[in-house]
Amino acid sequence: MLRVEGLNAWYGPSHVLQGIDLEIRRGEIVCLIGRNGAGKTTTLKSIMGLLPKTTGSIVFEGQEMRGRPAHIRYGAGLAYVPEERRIVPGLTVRENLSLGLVASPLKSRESELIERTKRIFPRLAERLEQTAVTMSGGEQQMLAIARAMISEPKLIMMDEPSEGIMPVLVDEMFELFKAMKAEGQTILLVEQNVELALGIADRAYVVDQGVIVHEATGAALLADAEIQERYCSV
Ligand SMILES: Nc1ncnc2c1ncn2[C@@H]1O[C@H](COP(=O)(O)OP(=O)(O)OP(=O)(O)O)[C@@H](O)[C@H]1O
Repeated sequence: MLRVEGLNAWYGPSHVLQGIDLEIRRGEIVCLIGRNGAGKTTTLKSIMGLLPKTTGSIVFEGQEMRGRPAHIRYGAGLAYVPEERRIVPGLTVRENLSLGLVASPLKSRESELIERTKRIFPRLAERLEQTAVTMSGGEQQMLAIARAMISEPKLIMMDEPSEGIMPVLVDEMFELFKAMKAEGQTILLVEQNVELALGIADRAYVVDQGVIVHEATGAALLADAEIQERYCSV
């Protein structure tokens, strides 16, 4: 579904990604792990088209995306949930979900898509008319994910979704990712919560100083204390 080759990215003069290679197959959960500052967020932003300067190749569903604006990539089926959830606090859950369909060709299917969202995200189903700001951080994060999911992206990329969320909701969120996968959703996940992430990942890549230094199945990496110690300890 996605093949990234030789991806380089810069912030001004700072050369952050130095040749990232990775691949995601349909239906997989793939996890990117690595220390703070390794380049995980930059990788997601580069794939989504949010950085001004990148080189290399990002082929998604057979189409070269590099150099194309973010809205074209979105239209092709890429979605990105940033670490800072950008939900609209003063709107209800339902209104926030509707925002995910603004300018989407799927707008005419809104009620059907909201029903589907309610099935996948039961916690939101109970709160559709609640103002987003009155929900817990974890519920707001689920809303941000649901809003990205409502437009039926082929690949959803999530940056540290469990950050700052109470443990019971983190567990629920990881159950949610499994349910999304069971529905056929392909997921690229950046997570500091390495054990939980590797527990659900089909495969994982370790990023260090802007390059991929290791690739393995989630289970193999989970059992590899040495790699985890070397590249993931803070
Ligand atoms: N807007 C920016 N301007 C300049 N440098 C940046 C910017 N954003 C990130 N960087 C730098 O790019 C490098 C990679 O950052 P990135 O956010 O991709 O890392 P990360 O692996 O996602 O880490 P974290 O877990 O801390 O978010 C870091 O050295 C960081 O300081």
